[in-house]
Amino acid sequence: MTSDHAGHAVHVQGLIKQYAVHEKEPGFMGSLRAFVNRRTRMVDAVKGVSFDLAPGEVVGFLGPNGAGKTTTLKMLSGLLHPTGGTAVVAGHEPRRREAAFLKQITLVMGQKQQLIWDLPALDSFLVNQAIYEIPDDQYRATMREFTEVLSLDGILKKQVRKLSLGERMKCELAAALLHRPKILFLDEPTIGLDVNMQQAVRDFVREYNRRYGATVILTSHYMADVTALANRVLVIDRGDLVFDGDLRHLAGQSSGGKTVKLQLRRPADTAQLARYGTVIHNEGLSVELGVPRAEVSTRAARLLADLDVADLTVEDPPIETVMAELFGKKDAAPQPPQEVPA
Ligand SMILES: Nc1ncnc2c1ncn2[C@@H]1O[C@H](COP(=O)(O)OP(=O)(O)OP(=O)(O)O)[C@@H](O)[C@H]1O
Repeated sequence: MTSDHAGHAVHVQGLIKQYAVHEKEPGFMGSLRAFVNRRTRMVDAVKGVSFDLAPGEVVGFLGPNGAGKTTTLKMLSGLLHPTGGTAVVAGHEPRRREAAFLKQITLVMGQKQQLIWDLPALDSFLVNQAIYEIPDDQYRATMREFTEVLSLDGILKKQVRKLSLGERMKCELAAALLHRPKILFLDEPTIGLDVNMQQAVRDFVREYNRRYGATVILTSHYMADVTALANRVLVIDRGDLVFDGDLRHLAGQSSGGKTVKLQLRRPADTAQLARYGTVIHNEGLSVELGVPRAEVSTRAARLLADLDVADLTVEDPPIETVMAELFGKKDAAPQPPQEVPA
């Protein structure tokens, strides 16, 4: 493959995936009818998605269930052939699955395992060493590094089936990154893990990105993963890319307001505070008010003039709230802007 897209680790232009789904009515008669007269319906999983990633970028890939995230990642790693459009990853066309391409990428799926269940993880690592033709000295150096960063000591020689979910996920990650790929497709790498393990995975990905300048696309249902690792997010919904930009600007998509946090020098009563916004919290000297986006500067100025304010900060709503609003209520009637008495 040529390097037309040199400069981009990932180049995606108008990528499309349609699945053919065979429809069958339930029961024996349904099977018989489907056998004689097979009906096929096309599902538009990805509808013409375009984006570019620079080398070393870490990008969050978000969207509701069934939006097309896994399908996109599978096309970028060459497991699925696109129905249309272009994908160039590390200078290669993924669908060709060339050895030089496979050595530069990895796909980690939190819900699927690649380790051999009945053997210790170490054996799977050796298999990967052979597949990826990793020289012995590089293998040893990488193993030393991963053992330290992921605290793998003591678990590598245990049968994989006897590991806890978190231990197994750490081994999965190590196995998937043993060949030091430059491009990581991480599909729900922290799913089902407890908070400490989620943190360990996040730290590992961050460290790997820093050390090797790797490009990372990460999907996760845990927004903390995304906020900790990515500045840029791609949001896909029903196969369409609906947002590509700074994570902080995603909050700007929210029709809701901002949160004004105040630290007062003297307490104020809730009725008085309600003149400036919706009182979310008023305890002692700390206050939180919900304020319509367009009104933030005038309300903040009035608060500073009228009350004895030690500190005032303005925050976007948590990203979970924004996502829930973007997807959860998208079919609901739009909410009128929050009205607060002047
Ligand atoms: N093998 C398949 N055959 C038919 N339809 C499929 C297949 N795989 C996925 N789909 C459909 O394609 C759409 C996109 O699915 P995909 O798994 O890419 O979504 P996703 O964003 O990864 O969702 P989730 O967060 O639930 O994993 C969905 O409507 C799904 O039902």
